[in-house]
Amino acid sequence: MPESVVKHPPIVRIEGVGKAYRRGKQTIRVLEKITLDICEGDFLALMGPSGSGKSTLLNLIAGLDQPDEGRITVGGMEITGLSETELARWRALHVGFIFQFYNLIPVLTALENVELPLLLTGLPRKERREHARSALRLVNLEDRLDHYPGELSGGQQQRTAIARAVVTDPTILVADEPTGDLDRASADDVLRLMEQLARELGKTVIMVTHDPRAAKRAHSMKVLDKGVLTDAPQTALSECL
Ligand SMILES: Nc1ncnc2c1ncn2[C@@H]1O[C@H](COP(=O)(O)OP(=O)(O)OP(=O)(O)O)[C@@H](O)[C@H]1O
Repeated sequence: MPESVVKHPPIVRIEGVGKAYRRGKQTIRVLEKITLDICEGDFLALMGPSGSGKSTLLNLIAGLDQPDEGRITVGGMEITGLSETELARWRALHVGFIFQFYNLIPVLTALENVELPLLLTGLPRKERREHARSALRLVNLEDRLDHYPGELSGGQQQRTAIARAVVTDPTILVADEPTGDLDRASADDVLRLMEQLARELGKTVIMVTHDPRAAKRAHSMKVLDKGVLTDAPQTALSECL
């Protein structure tokens, strides 16, 4: 590698992360010493059989849950060990969520749904509206601002949800089965959009998916099997360019 190439620290660093769930006397180990770096601007697909721990890992990266062991650092900030309140504040600033079933609020228009995360930022209303409008323009929905979710197709609802996820300019975007409820054409639109967010705008997108077509669109892929990453060395940390 030429010396002039600058190496950046990874945007997400997962070191020796383990997680178990306890149900009565039973302990179910879900993640085993996961070590993984995710580079800024990557579009990563996390695949693996049902129950392999994909959503659990995604939720840990997104600060929705805490590991039992190991460390997770996102954008240079270690999130393991933060209190519930600190995590909630961190998530609002740094994580954009994209869910399988969109999770839009039915009584709010597309514009109001996208504006919602900005209410926590203290931006004046006019600027909030402008940001929400440009996020909807980014997902090609500028002609649907005043539509309610029930008046949008599944693909349009997911694109609205993507606009809501990017409107705060978060450090990472996390998507759990974002195409799981869409027909093939709408799924392709949504995947193209996420790929474009990574390639053109440098967003880091981490996507859990069962769909090989979705994974093919991503720029890199990791596979979990029974809580173990199978296609990456568990110890070697990669370098991000
Ligand atoms: N809150 C919980 N309490 C107890 N067990 C849980 C909890 N959440 C997940 N599990 C268990 O952890 C394991 C991994 O679940 P997880 O949802 O991470 O898998 P997944 O790979 O995302 O599966 P799928 O593809 O089916 O969504 C499963 O065996 C599940 O039953």
